Amino acid sequence: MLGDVSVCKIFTFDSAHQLVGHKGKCSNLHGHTYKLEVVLKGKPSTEAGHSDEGFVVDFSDIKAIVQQSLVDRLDHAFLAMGNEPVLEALQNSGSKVALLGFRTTAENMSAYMAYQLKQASLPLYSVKLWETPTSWAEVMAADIPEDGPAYRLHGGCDCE
Ligand SMILES: Nc1nc2c(c(=O)[nH]1)N=C([C@H](O)[C@H](O)COP(=O)(O)OP(=O)(O)OP(=O)(O)O)CN2
Ligand SMILES: [Zn+2]
Repeated sequence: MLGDVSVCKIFTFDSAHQLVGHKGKCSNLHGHTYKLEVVLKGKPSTEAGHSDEGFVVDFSDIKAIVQQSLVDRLDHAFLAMGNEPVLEALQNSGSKVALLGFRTTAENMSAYMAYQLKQASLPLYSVKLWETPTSWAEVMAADIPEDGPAYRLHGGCDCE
């Protein structure tokens, strides 16, 4: 009998953000092509003749859930904590904004994403978010508190 197997689906999305108070260049409004690696872990289905036989989770189902719960709202959006001077102008101009409420570091973003996917009842193992080709943050599902990650929140957010 086969034991646990890890499967991974990779996504990319383009977003802008600004780290207010950063000591360096990231205090400027700037963008990234983020790469998101979603790793699930479980036993492949043994249901003979079923569409999912031999799958931990069908890659196409992972894609649909991650697209709908994360990528669609983050792609080509301004990822906002809520304290960015440019935020009001973007909102008033009808630009796409994802008001997350927390500082949009790779660490916080990956924790947020891992929590959202865990809530979606996926057998999540980890989320790795590449912010640049040389920088990533990773959160293990087992390390997410039941009531979600703790951030320093700013204002309201549209993240629920
Ligand atoms: N621990 C963290 N440090 C930094 C974050 C972060 O989210 N977590 N974010 C930034 C900036 O937003 C931006 O991502 C700059 O990252 P950096 O790796 O410094 O980008 P470079 O373009 O300079 O990458 P190189 O490959 O070194 O050219 C800053 N820090
Ligand atoms: Zn950045």
